Amino acid sequence: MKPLLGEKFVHNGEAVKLPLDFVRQLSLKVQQERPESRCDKVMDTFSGCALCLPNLTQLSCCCSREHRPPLCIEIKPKCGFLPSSRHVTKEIKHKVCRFCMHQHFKLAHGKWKRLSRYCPLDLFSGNKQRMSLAIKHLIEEPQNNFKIFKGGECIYSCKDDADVLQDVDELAQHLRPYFLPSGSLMNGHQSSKVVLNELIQVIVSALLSSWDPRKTRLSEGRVRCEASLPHRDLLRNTNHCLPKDCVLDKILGTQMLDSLDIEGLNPLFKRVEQHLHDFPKERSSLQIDGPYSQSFLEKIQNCPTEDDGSIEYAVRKVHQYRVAMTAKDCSIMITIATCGEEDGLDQSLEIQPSKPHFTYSVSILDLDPKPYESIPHQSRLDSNIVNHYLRSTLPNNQELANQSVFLGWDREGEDCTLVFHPV
Ligand SMILES: O=P(O)(O)O[C@@H]1[C@@H](OP(=O)(O)O)[C@H](OP(=O)(O)O)[C@H](O)[C@H](OP(=O)(O)O)[C@H]1OP(=O)(O)O
Ligand SMILES: Nc1ncnc2c1ncn2[C@@H]1O[C@H](COP(=O)(O)OP(=O)(O)OP(=O)(O)O)[C@@H](O)[C@H]1O
Repeated sequence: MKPLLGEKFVHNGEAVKLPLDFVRQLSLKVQQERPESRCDKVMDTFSGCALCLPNLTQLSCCCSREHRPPLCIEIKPKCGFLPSSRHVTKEIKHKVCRFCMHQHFKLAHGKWKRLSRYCPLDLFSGNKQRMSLAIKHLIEEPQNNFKIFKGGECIYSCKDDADVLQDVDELAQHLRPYFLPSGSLMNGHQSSKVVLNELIQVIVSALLSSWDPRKTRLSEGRVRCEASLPHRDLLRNTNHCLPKDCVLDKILGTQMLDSLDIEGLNPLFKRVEQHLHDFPKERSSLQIDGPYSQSFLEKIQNCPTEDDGSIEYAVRKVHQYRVAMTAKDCSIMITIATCGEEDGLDQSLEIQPSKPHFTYSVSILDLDPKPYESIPHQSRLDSNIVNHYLRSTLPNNQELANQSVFLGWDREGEDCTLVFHPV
């Protein structure tokens, strides 16, 4: 992922050996702490290996003279574009982004109690107003997309009890020393607003920071999500660009390796499946389960645009899709600390000249390879999400009505009621 996402954002980590007994005890401890919805996840307790990473909630060279603990903002941005693939069969996928559709599905299946108004297309838009709104919506309803750490301690995230709303005033209290001068008389609601606004500006600046003066122009058809309504004015007459090589640009570019959409990928996956059935020994030479080496990277980077019917083409597209999935599920860690002007830092964010400077680092984490075997699940999930969205938000929906007289919903996570629609 490092050549795709950028040297500066990805940490190699170090593979370390751990005693099996230690891993078993750790696994038991972690399991007790998991929220209910994540209890199906298990730690690998047999390999005896782990990846040792720097603690990204801390800055490696924290030069703060004021001894304020560093702040770290974690964002799981999810997929930042609308598919333009000709293989997409449901028009709605060209209009409403996957995250916004998925929200309705998650609500219906009890993953969350409230809809998030966050839209990844706003965050990835490069437009500061849209980005600010996206972050405001993340603060409002963090779900598993937003966390804040202070001095390594998580001070803001989705509450265990999903019924409880987040306490933004409490968050503002934590942030006040970073964003309001110590003698400020402002208090109450007004100061919370100011402080959160400053935080949002810092996050936007960090997400857009790049040493490269060039811009990546975003294709118009891919940056507007109809579910994210308040921005019609913001969309008008706006060119959508991201600074080249900023963290969002790198993540979006990697996500867009999924050029066919799961609907276009499915037949290619089946081609690979058939081939592996006929020639099982080729699994290793085709690098279905890695290794994720230079030759794997080359397969991803040099993939022909047209399908020549070959197994090589199909495998390359499957590899690209899996890498894109990793980029659609990764998290960004923005770690910031205050510092005086005299500290002479490499990367310092200037929000307003009168305000303290911040030094910061931006990293990307959770880059596990997504298994080849998860592709059929992705395909079912995609159609469940879209069908659910059409059913729940658009009554008497024409798109569903046009499809068939009845629809039998997929059994995985969906009910199996036969729904009759007028033709
Ligand atoms: O499919 P999605 O979009 O729901 O993403 C899954 C995530 O759900 P989210 O939508 O972010 O709440 C899901 O997040 P949670 O564990 O629910 O917080 C996982 O990250 C999952 O990855 P993996 O299967 O554990 O490797 C993610 O699955 P992959 O699709 O990335 O395999
Ligand atoms: N290097 C790091 N520094 C600081 N915090 C980290 C680091 N790595 C992970 N975290 C924190 O731990 C959380 C879980 O990490 P990650 O998503 O990589 O685990 P996971 O493999 O998905 O866990 P699971 O076993 O539940 O699947 C992250 O969301 C982040 O808050």
